[in-house]
Amino acid sequence: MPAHEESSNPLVKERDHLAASRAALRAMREDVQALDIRDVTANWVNAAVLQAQIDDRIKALADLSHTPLFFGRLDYLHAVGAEKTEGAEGEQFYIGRRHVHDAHGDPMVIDWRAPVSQPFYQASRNNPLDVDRRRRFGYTGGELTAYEDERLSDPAEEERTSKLLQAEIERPRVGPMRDIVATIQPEQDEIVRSGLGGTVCVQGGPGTGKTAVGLHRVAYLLYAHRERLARTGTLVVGPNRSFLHYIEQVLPALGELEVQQATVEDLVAARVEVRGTDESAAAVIKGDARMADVLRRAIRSHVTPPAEPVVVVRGSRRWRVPAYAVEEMVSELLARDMRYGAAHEALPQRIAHAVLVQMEAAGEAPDDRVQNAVARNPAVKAAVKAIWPAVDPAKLVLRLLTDADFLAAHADGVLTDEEQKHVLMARPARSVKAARWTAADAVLIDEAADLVARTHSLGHVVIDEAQDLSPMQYRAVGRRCSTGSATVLGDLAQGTTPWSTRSWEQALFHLGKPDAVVEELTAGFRVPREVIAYASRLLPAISPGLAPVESVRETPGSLVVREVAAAEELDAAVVAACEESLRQEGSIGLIAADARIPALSAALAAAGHSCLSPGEETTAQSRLTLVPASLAKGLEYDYVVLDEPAAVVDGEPDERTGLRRLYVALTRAVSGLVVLHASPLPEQLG
Ligand SMILES: Nc1ncnc2c1ncn2[C@@H]1O[C@H](COP(=O)(O)OP(=O)(O)OP(=O)(O)O)[C@@H](O)[C@H]1O
Repeated sequence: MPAHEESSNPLVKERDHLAASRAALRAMREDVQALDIRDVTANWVNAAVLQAQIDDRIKALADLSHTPLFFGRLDYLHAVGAEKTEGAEGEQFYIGRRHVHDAHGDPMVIDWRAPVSQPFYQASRNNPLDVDRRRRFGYTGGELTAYEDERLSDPAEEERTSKLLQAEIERPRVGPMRDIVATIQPEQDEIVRSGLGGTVCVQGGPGTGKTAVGLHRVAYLLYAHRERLARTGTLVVGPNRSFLHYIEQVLPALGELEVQQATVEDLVAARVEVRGTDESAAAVIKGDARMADVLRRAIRSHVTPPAEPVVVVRGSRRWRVPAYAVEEMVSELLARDMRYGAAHEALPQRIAHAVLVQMEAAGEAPDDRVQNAVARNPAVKAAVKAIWPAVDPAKLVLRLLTDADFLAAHADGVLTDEEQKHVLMARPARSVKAARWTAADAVLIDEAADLVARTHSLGHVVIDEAQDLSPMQYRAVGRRCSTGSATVLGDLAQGTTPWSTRSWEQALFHLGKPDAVVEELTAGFRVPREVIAYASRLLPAISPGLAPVESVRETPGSLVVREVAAAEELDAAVVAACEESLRQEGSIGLIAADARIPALSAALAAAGHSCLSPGEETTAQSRLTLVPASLAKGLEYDYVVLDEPAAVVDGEPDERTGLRRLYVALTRAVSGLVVLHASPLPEQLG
C-alpha cells in the first residue's frame, strides 16, 4: 500500500478502513464457514478432525466488538525489504490482534507479531527503523474516536509521552486481566520476541508487567513457531486457581486457544491425592534439591548384582548365561544413565540376546520371535525380578518417609539426622492409598516417577510467580520442558514460601536451564508512584539490593493511611472505606490477613454488601472482592482497602515472610490504596 498524504479528515478515512477491515474479516469467516468437507474426507474420523479445525478457525476469526481490530498504523519511508533508494514509495500497515486480508489477499490488518509490526513497539526518534510515522488509535466502546501521530523522521518534532498510551495504562480495571498488545513497551517487547531456543528469566517488581509479558510471549512463540509448538504443546504455570482464572482470557483474546494452564500441584497430582500438610521445616527439606539425590540412591538400591547364572530351558535344551555375564549387562545399564524403568525393560532382552548368541553358535537359526519368547521365559523373568525389579514411584517414596532405616541408608551424608527426622511421617501410613500425602510428597513422587520413566516434555513453559517454587518444584516444571524452553517470571521480594527463591541463578540451575538470560523490568504500570514508594520502604528488610519500581502512574492522593482509635472500631471503618471506594469507578479489593476474613465477611454482609472471591470476575454490579492476603499475589484492583497490616505480618511464620506478604498486599492497587490500622504499623513502614 503506497503511503500518501492524509485527506482533510483522517479520522473519517481511518473509520472507513476499520469498516472495510471488518467486512474483510467477515468474508474470511464466511469462506471458512462455507467449506464443504464431505467431498474431501474419506472417513468420519478425518471429517471430525477437520471439522474441529474449521470450528477453531471460525472461533479465531470472530470479530469481537469490544476489542478493536487494529490499534496502530506504521507508515514506512520505503517499501519493506526493498532497497532504500531516494524517492522509493513507502508502505503503510495497520497493526492489530490478527491478520485480515481482502478478497485479493492484500493485507488490511497485520498481526502484531509479524516482523513488520515490530517497529510499532521498538521504533524511536533515535532509532526510527525506517518508520516515518507511528499512529496510535483511541477507541471508545468499539468506536474509533481518536488518533495520535509521531513523526519519527522529523527531527523538529519533540519527544513526548503518548496520551493514548497513558490513558490505556490508566483505564479502570473491571473484569479479568486484559491483553496489552496496543501498548507493549520496548523493553517488554524484547522479552516477548526473544527466540524459542532460549530460556528467559524476568525479575521485576510488582506491576512491571511480568505476567502480561509472559502471556504475550507464548502468543508470540505460537505465531512464530506454530507448527512445532502445536505438536509439542505449551503451558502456563501459575500460583493458584484464582490467579489462573484471572489470567485465563488473555490468550484467547489474542486468538490462542490451545495453551494449557496449571498450578505446580496440578502437574504433579496425577499419582496420589493430596490430603495432608507439612510443617514448614519438613516441607523445606522435602523441597530441597538434595532429595533428588536421596531418591536416585534409593531407586538404584533396588538393583542387586546377580548371584547365580540364568538357566533357560527350551524343549530338550538348557541355555546358561553365567552370573558374570549378567553382571556385565547390569553394569553397562547402570553406566548408561538410562531411566530405571527403561533398563528394567532392556535387561530381559539383553539376557535373551545372550541366549540367542549361544543358540546360533549351536547351529540354530532363531529369529526375533524367539528372542522375545526367551525374554518372557519364567527363568529370565525371575532373574530380572531379583536383579532389577519394577519400582512403583509412590511406594518408593512411602518407604522413604516411613522406614527410618531405609531413609538413613540413602540419605546418609546427604541429609543430617535431624533433617531425616523431619522428613519421616509422624504417623507412618501402611499403604499408598492410606497415606495423607502432602503437596511436597507429590513432588517427590513425581521426581521418582521421572527416575522410572522420562516425563513428557512440552515445547515451551511459562512459570509465573516463580519465586515461590522450591528447588524440587523447579525440577518438576523443568522436566516438563526438558527438550523445550521456558519463561521464568518472578520477584524475589514477593517470595512468601519458606523455600522461596534467593537467587535466579540457583533457580535456573534447578530448572535445568542454567544458561538462561536474566532480564530486569523496572517500570511499574500498576501501582501509583506514592503507593509504590510507601511499599518500597519494606524492600531493605525483605530483599536488600533490589531496586524500587519506577511507576509510570502519577495519580496524586492515591495513598491514605488511617489509624482507627480502637480495635472494636476497625471492622466498621473498613466497611466505610469499602463504601467510599465503591463510589469510584472500577474494581475494589479488600485485602486482609487470612484470619480476619470471617469477621470482615460478616461485617460486610451485615452492612448489606455481598462480595466476590479472588479470581471471580468483577462486573458492573459486583465490584467488591474480599481477598485473603495469601491469595492476593498476582491480582490487582482499582482501589484496595488494606485491613490491619500488623495482622498480615503476624499471619506468617516469620517476620520477613510477613513483611513480604504485606509488600504484596500493598502493591495491588491501580488507582488508590487505603490502609486502615488499629494496631501500630510495622516499624519498617516508618
Ligand atoms: N505495556 C503495558 N501497557 C499497558 N498496561 C500494562 C503494560 N505492562 C503492564 N501493564 C499492566 O500493568 C498491570 C500489571 O501487570 P502484571 O500483572 O503483568 O505485572 P506483574 O509484574 O506480573 O505484577 P506482580 O509482580 O504484582 O504479579 C496489568 O494491569 C497490566 O495489564
